Amino acid sequence: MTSGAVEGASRQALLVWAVGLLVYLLAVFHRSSLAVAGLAAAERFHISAAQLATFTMVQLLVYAGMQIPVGLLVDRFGSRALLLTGATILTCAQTGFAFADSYGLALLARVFVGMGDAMTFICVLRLVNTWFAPRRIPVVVQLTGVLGQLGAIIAAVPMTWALAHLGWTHSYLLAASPGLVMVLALLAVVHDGPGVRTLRGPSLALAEIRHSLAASWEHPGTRLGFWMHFSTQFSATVLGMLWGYPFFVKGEGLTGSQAGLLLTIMVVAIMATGPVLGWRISVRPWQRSTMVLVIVGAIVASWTVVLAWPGNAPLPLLVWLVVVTGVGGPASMIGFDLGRTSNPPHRLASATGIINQGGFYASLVLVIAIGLILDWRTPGSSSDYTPSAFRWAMSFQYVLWGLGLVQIVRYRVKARARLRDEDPRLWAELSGQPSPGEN
Ligand SMILES: N[C@@H](Cc1c[nH]cn1)C(=O)NCC(=O)O
Repeated sequence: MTSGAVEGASRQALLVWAVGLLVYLLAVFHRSSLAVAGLAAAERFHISAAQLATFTMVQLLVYAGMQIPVGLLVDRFGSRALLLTGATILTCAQTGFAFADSYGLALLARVFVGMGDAMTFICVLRLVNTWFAPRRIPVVVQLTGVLGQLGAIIAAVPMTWALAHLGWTHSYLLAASPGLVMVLALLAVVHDGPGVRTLRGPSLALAEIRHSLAASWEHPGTRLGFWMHFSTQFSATVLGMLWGYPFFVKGEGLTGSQAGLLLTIMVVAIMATGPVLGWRISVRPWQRSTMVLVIVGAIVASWTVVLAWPGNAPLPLLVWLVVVTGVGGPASMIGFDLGRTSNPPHRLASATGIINQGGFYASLVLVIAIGLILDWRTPGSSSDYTPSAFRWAMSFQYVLWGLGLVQIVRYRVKARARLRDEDPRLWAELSGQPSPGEN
């Protein structure tokens, strides 16, 4: 338990968490606010589909690249300062996006959206770890992840309405405006810990940064968390952020509204399973990696049936696919629990930053690979992709799953051996085996 963590969830802890959660929800909203604006963006900036996809790639790249710097900054300056900075950057970036009248300016605004977004999630996890008792942390972390995804749903419906009725500038200005309220709420409510408004960590000398990062990365538990995050969430992220809609429409012959419904079902599956997984890992921490292996196995098996299906896969099978793929989102959060139990509190945010890169780098690689493979498998310069081209493109996921699964198995062995060496009693208690030396 972190010093000062409260036993049980006090009213203040819940209030701090609620504000942090709303800021994260707002970040997910901004992150996803382009998903329904593709046509409007193409018209406003006179851009091609590839240039449109660049918005998503840039955002993912900046988000992932910022994770380690942000993790270090949170350990140094605390969650409150970074959340305030993140919410301010997001608000300014969306305002800039509202007024952007060229592709270059719009791209620059998306860079800052990625930057502000990157400052949110790690801070909220850090607040959860400081304000809640350890036995509650896995469930509150899962709730944070799943409730935050509501931002993606909120982005879809009101943004579609706003773009149709208010036009580009007013829609994005409207989207930016809740940021001002959140900045005020953060100032009024969020304290870094019980009884401390701002918590400062040790200063950031280069040698210490290197040491702290090396210590986090060297721990097999952190690497296990990284590869868990890497393997579980990319499929759902890439379907939700970019390629899901075209895959279901052009690759599986569905109508636009059926494809939209499938993506909504995926978010519902994410939201329904998160708390269950959070509860499960809090009572069975030893089985965290087993749960991830089973979930990734189920995702691989479901994709294999869909991709091997002769012709278009039947709708119930596609519903099954999005449900199982969606479970990968909350399953990725198990990686953060490995980071928490493998690192001391002063390194927690940087370990979380390392782990949180996994799924987003995997998603970025997949977004790019799918685009390249679709172009390679489609004759001429047309973007009229065929079901066969989609089958090739989606099969790239096996490369990422293969790599991720091998690494999970490797680091699970190493992490268990490390615990056995460092804390034989805890190892015996968790694994149900006799302590080394006992017979
Ligand atoms: N795995 C996601 C969050 C999530 C939880 N349930 C479904 N998705 C994650 O890593 N989040 C980080 C972020 O910034 O969103």
